[in-house]
Amino acid sequence: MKITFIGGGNMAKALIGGLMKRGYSPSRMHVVEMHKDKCADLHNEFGVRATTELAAAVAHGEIIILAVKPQNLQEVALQLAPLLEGQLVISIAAGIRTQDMARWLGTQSIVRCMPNTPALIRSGVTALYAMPAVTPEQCQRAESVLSAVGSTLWMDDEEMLDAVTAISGSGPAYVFYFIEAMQQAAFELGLDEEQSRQLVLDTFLGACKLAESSQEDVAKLRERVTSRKGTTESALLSMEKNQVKMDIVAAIHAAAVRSRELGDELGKDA
Ligand SMILES: NC(=O)C1=CN([C@@H]2O[C@H](COP(=O)(O)OP(=O)(O)OC[C@H]3O[C@@H](n4cnc5c(N)ncnc54)[C@H](O)[C@@H]3O)[C@@H](O)[C@H]2O)C=CC1
Ligand SMILES: O=C(O)[C@@H]1CCC=N1
Repeated sequence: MKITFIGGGNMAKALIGGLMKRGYSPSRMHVVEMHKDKCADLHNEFGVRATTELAAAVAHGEIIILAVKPQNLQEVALQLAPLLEGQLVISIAAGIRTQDMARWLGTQSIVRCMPNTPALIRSGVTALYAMPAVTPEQCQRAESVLSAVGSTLWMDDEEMLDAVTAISGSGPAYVFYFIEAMQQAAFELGLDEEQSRQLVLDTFLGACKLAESSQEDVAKLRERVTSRKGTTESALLSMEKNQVKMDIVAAIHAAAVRSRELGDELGKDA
């Protein structure tokens, strides 16, 4: 399958890198990127053909992946519309609804999905939604691209993609934020950088593997770490006092609200 990415930024790079680790040849992937210096970087890093010219790259692609910021999507879609010849369009943009993209693109062959950056190491997770006009064969093609870089799940209700964006699309940033906090604490407690990195990352990896392999609720796993009057209890009491969990939940709601807002603001015709 030949894939053309429009937009060669962070997420396109994560997908290209992940696809290549899966064995996709760079010759099957073209990128349209508006900045010439980024085109050169993409070519040097991945060996893909990267160009500022839309037409030839679109003609090459059997699947077109829209990987520009939501704010640039309408403009790109309007330029793309006359160049499409029946290709499946996959959008990874946060917030922008398929019905708006269909109006701009003049096609209903659209899958909207939400991947995340661990796609780069084929450990991503992507939720997908297909417009009703998308054929089962096209759904299968979309899934085969995204499942090459991690796990996938289909959504029947497009609105759920706002929730997905807040959970797994933005999610790696929350995890990195927590890792940053633990590394800062480790440093303040006298551990050196290398020791902090190993202790914090292995703790995350170990806890996630344990949660994944266990049939039990994570709350039970947490309780098992927490000895009465012990060290964990002190930390968790401090977090509860500071409403850390409530703040995290509120923050994720804010992300979902922002996803819906992006759809409302940017879905209108300019
Ligand atoms: N970064 C992430 O973790 C995730 C991002 N997304 C979505 O992916 C999309 C891209 O996000 P990022 O890669 O983070 O942004 P980015 O800013 O790193 O990349 C976007 C790229 O598009 C290029 N661009 C803008 N207008 C263009 C045009 N007319 N023609 C060609 N190239 C153009 C920009 O120069 C830039 O390199 C967004 O819509 C975002 O919502 C989805 C999941 C996760
Ligand atoms: O922050 C954003 O808007 C994008 C969507 C999900 C992750 N990054």
